[in-house]
Amino acid sequence: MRVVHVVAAALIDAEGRVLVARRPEDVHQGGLWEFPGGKVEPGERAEEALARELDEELGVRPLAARPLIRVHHAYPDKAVCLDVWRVTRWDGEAHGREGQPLAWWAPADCDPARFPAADGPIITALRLPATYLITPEPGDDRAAFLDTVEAALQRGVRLLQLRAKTLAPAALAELHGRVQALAHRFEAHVLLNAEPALAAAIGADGVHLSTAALRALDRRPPARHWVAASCHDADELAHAARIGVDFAVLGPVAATATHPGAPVLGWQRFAALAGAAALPVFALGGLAPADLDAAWRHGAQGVAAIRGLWSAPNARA
Ligand SMILES: Nc1nc2c([nH]c(=O)n2[C@@H]2O[C@H](COP(=O)(O)OP(=O)(O)OP(=O)(O)O)[C@@H](O)[C@H]2O)c(=O)[nH]1
Repeated sequence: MRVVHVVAAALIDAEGRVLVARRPEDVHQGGLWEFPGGKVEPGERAEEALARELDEELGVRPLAARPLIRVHHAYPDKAVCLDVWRVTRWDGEAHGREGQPLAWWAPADCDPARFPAADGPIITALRLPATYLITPEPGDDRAAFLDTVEAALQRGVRLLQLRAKTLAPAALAELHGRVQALAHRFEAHVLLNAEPALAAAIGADGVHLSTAALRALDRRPPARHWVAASCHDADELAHAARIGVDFAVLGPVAATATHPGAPVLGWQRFAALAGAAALPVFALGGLAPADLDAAWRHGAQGVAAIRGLWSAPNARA
C-alpha cells in the first residue's frame, strides 16, 4: 500500500492546551477529532506543507515549530505517515477556515477514542515532557539524594525514574515514598524501575521495565499512569508498542560512563529506529538538555539521562 505522507500540528497555547479540529462526517476517519494538517504535496518540504496547511485550515502562520513525533499507521483502506510538529508561537488567531469545529483541550483530557487510531502515540507524546531523569544509585546519604531530586524538580524535571537496583524491596519502597512525595509537589511523576507488581503495590505513578522484564511480558502490566521500557532494537520497540507500553527509552546514542563498552547507536540509527516505532521514544546515553534540539531533529520525544539531568543547569519542558 502506498504511504500517504501527512503533516499535522499540535498548536499549544499559554495554558498548555492543544488545538483540535473535528473532521467532517464524510471523509476518511470522519467525525473524529484530529490535529490540523493534511497531505504533503509533491516536492514540498514538511515545514512548507505545515505552513500551507495551517494557513488553509486555521488562518495562522507558524513562528516556532519543532518535531514532536512521527507515526506510521496502516488503516484497512490506507497507510499514513503522520509527521507531527509542536507549534508554540504563531501569527494570527486560529479559526476554522473550512467551517470545522475547533476546541482547545488539555492533553490529559484528549481521549484517544475520539481521535483516529493513529493518534494514540501523538496524545501520549503531548502528555510527556521532553526530559526523563533517571536517578543514579542512591548512596548512603539519603538526605543528599533527596536534595538533589528536589533541585532537579526545581529546575523543571517533571518525569523521573527511580532506579535503585542495590536496594531491597522494603528500602526501595521507603525511598520511593519520599521521592514521590517530593515529585507530587511539582506535579511530576515517578516511575519505579522494579517488578511491576511491586510498583503497583506501593502506588508508584508508573513502572519502568528493564529490557528483560519487557521481553518476559505479553501484556501491559497494571500501572497508575505510565508503563515505560528500556529498548535497544526494533524488535524490542515493536514488542513494547504491541503490549501497550506508553513510551520507550532507546540507546545508547553516545558513549556513557555508566555503560562503558556498550555498542553505540549514533543519531542516524536512533532516528531510523524511533521513526519506525509506534510510541514516543526518549534518546539515552551520554546526553543532556543541551542535546534536546538534536534529539527532536532525530525523532526523539526528548532526552533521558542520569548524569546529564541529575546536576544539569536546566531541563526544558
Ligand atoms: N490532519 C490529520 N490527519 C490525520 C490525523 N490522524 C490520522 O490518522 N490522519 C489521517 O491522515 C490523512 C490526512 O489527510 P487529509 O487531512 O488531507 O485528509 P483526507 O484524506 O480526508 O483528504 P482527501 O479527501 O483528499 O483524501 C487522513 O487519511 C487522516 O485520516 C490527524 O490527527 N490529523
